[in-house]
Amino acid sequence: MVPSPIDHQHWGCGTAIMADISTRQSDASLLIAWQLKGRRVLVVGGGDVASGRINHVLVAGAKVTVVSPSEGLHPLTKKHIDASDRITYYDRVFDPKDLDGVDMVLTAIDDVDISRDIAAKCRALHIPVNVADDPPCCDFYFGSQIRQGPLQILVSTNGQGPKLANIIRRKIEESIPKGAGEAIEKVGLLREKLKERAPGVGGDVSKRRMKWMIELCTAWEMDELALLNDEKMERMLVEGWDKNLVLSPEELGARSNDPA
Ligand SMILES: C[C@@]1(CC(=O)O)C2=NC(=C\c3[nH]c(c(CCC(=O)O)c3CC(=O)O)Cc3[nH]c(c(CC(=O)O)c3CCC(=O)O)/C=C3\N/C(=C\2)[C@@H](CCC(=O)O)[C@]3(C)CC(=O)O)/[C@H]1CCC(=O)O
Ligand SMILES: NC(=O)c1ccc[n+]([C@@H]2O[C@H](COP(=O)([O-])OP(=O)(O)OC[C@H]3O[C@@H](n4cnc5c(N)ncnc54)[C@H](O)[C@@H]3O)[C@@H](O)[C@H]2O)c1
Repeated sequence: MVPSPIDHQHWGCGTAIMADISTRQSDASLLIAWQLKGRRVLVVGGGDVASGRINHVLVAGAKVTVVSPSEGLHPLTKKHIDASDRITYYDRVFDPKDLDGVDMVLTAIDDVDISRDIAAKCRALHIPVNVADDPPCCDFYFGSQIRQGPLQILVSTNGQGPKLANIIRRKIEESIPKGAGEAIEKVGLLREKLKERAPGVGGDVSKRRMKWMIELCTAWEMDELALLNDEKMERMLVEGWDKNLVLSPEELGARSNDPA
């Protein structure tokens, strides 16, 4: 058994620090992972920037409407339109009716006045909007992104230095532990299995689940977690969870240099 390196319940510990930061930095952005699955996103424009935006919202499961004259379509935008059944494409300029029933609007057009007019209409309708390169017209900014499986990292300089966001993102990318994306996937699966085995929300069962998961994630290296498979997870639950233990990677044959 791995002794617990964590002797205290530490969630909530940061509250005092966070309150202090929030009073000092009231112009910071709210950092959240917005759930867009099945939501309707309107992209106005079809150039290089629009193609990147389309990619980001498709990855997040959105239903996308692209409005842009075909003569200005970037090859990557065209490729997205041809390849995805979640894109509806209109070969024309923006029309205010395009905003009907939309959950989010992204504009990436080469006309500042029209962009600003679209942003004003979105605000009147309470639709969150991003106007590429026009911070005062943005309800949210894009950032420099890393995706490795379920791992998502977004570097934002809050509009101050987008190229620096790009440079910092590359440095972070180099420092991500080997197998992190896969480790997170495996931990996600194990957490699902654990919730099936010990169901319930809140109360003692939640506390016990959380404590066990924290001990496990702390005791195992990322590349060891990445080696978890169904059989090892089952043993982890039967020989570990059921007996109130966290098995070590050695006990489960999941050291980094062990065969999977
Ligand atoms: C991160 C990234 C994500 C993405 O767009 O996907 C992104 N810009 C990227 C690159 C980039 N953008 C610009 C340069 C040229 C160098 C320079 O000017 O510094 C480069 C570098 C390059 O091209 O290499 C020009 C620029 N961008 C904005 C302005 C307007 C202004 O500052 O007033 C101007 C000046 C226009 C002008 O001078 O006329 C504004 C925004 N750009 C943002 C995001 C939002 C804030 C993000 C943040 O900083 O936290 C925000 C506020 C709104 C938004 O667009 O959402 C992406 C890197 C992705 C990656 O590769 O990793
Ligand atoms: N945030 C960033 O990283 C970043 C980087 C470069 C450029 N930009 C900005 O993003 C904007 C778009 O850049 P781009 O390189 O993709 O431009 P682009 O000129 O390649 O593309 C503009 C697109 O908008 C379409 N368009 C123009 N008017 C329209 C209208 N009324 N309705 C619908 N579609 C319309 C054009 O047909 C074209 O497809 C520019 O304002 C640029 O300054 C942002």
